[in-house]
Amino acid sequence: MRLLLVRHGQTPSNVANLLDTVVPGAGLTPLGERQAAAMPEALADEDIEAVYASTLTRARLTAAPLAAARGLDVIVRAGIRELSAGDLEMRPGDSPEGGLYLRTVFAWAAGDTTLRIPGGESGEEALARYDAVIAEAAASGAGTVAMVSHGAAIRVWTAARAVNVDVAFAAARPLANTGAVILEGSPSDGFKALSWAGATVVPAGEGGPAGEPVDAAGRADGPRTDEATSGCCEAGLRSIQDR
Ligand SMILES: O=C(O)[C@@H](CO)OP(=O)(O)O
Repeated sequence: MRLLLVRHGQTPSNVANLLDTVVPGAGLTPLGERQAAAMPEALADEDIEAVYASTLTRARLTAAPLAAARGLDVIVRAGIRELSAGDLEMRPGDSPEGGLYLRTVFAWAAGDTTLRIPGGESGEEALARYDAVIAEAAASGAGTVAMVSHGAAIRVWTAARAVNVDVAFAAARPLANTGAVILEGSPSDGFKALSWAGATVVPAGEGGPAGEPVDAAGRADGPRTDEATSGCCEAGLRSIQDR
């Protein structure tokens, strides 16, 4: 299966840099609407057979134009919603609470899956629900599947499951609104990332809290280079291929 994990379009909470993870969540800004509308053209070369979205409004709105263009219904699944911020909900991404959120979720990708966001979910729970939707899509027999999901969820799941993406790589590389991570593989054979943010739709928006590099004090912090902080795609792709 070729798997396109796409972050939703820009929201007011992204602009305000807030941890917004509860359903239904924010809608799209005018820029986010344009990003969603640009998805069919941006992914024109992809032979997409199924379009999934999380239960959050911003993901459903972003998936709708792509699904409509392909004559598909959006398959809505809670399992690919954003990683729950729990008691940290709607806190600024650049606050201590935002740092705790990022350190915790990237620690999950590093294997500390029993850690729990205060008032939220554990890594075991979050990865299991995401895995279940991926498994459903793989079992459907679809060759190429697009899933509109969320910044932290996509980065953490990819770091945890793709054989060629480690935690430092994912933690150091924000995913802009409608940026995509493209993978191939299966639940039984494993997944390999083919590109990271190489399919960002223009105009790209600003990253939200999960799009920021983790705190330098965090154990999951990766090398912070110019290309990493600017979200440059080419160096990121080279790093994937080199592993
Ligand atoms: O802002 C973000 O980066 C995260 C957390 O709020 O979520 P989303 O990708 O859904 O915007």
